[in-house]
Amino acid sequence: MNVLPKGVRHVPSCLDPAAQKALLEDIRAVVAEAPLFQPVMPRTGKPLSVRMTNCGSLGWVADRNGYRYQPTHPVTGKSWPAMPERLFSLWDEIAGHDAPPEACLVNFYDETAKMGMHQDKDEADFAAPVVSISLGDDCRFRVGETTRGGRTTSLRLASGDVVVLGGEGRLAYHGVDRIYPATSALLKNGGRLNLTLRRVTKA
Ligand SMILES: O=C(O)CCC(=O)C(=O)O
Ligand SMILES: [Fe+2]
Repeated sequence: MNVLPKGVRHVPSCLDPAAQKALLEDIRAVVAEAPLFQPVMPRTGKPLSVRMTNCGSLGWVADRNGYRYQPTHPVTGKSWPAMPERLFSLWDEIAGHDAPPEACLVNFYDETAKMGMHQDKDEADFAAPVVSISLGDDCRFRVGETTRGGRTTSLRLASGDVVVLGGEGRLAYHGVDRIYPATSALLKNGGRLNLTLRRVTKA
């Protein structure tokens, strides 16, 4: 059994298959309105390997000018689609935090995509946890301490799993080492979706 850093919680099979399907339908509608875009590293312009979009009042974007939250899609210029009700409900069940999430970042990983170790720290309020939901293919998720280069633990996340980074774990370094292709039939063409619910402003 892996020992997770303090404040990091893994809830396996938090969403049953029917709930995963329903959530996927919600996310399909989000993507239809707010297409996945290609984020790039600030300054270098190097593309990240994931593609992303958002729903909620604010969305996280990465472009040559930096990382930030903004109310509109960087390509269409339109407001992000509303956050689906079932994500507010999930937050209420899991987060243990009164104020509702403002942003849901949707990351899509194809079988070659990964995400380097980082902290989620573009939010003004670290009192609220980050709630992360996995749909589709399994991945190897790595989580460490709140300083770079500390001890890390890896865990395999499957479709329907939820990870919460809260309290002392709110600023834990984390990343996605790899996707395990064809481990889920939820997404017709394979790959993995990750949804991260975040409170951005101070309540
Ligand atoms: O895909 C994941 O499980 C993590 C995503 C993540 O860390 C992020 O978007 O900040
Ligand atoms: Fe993150």
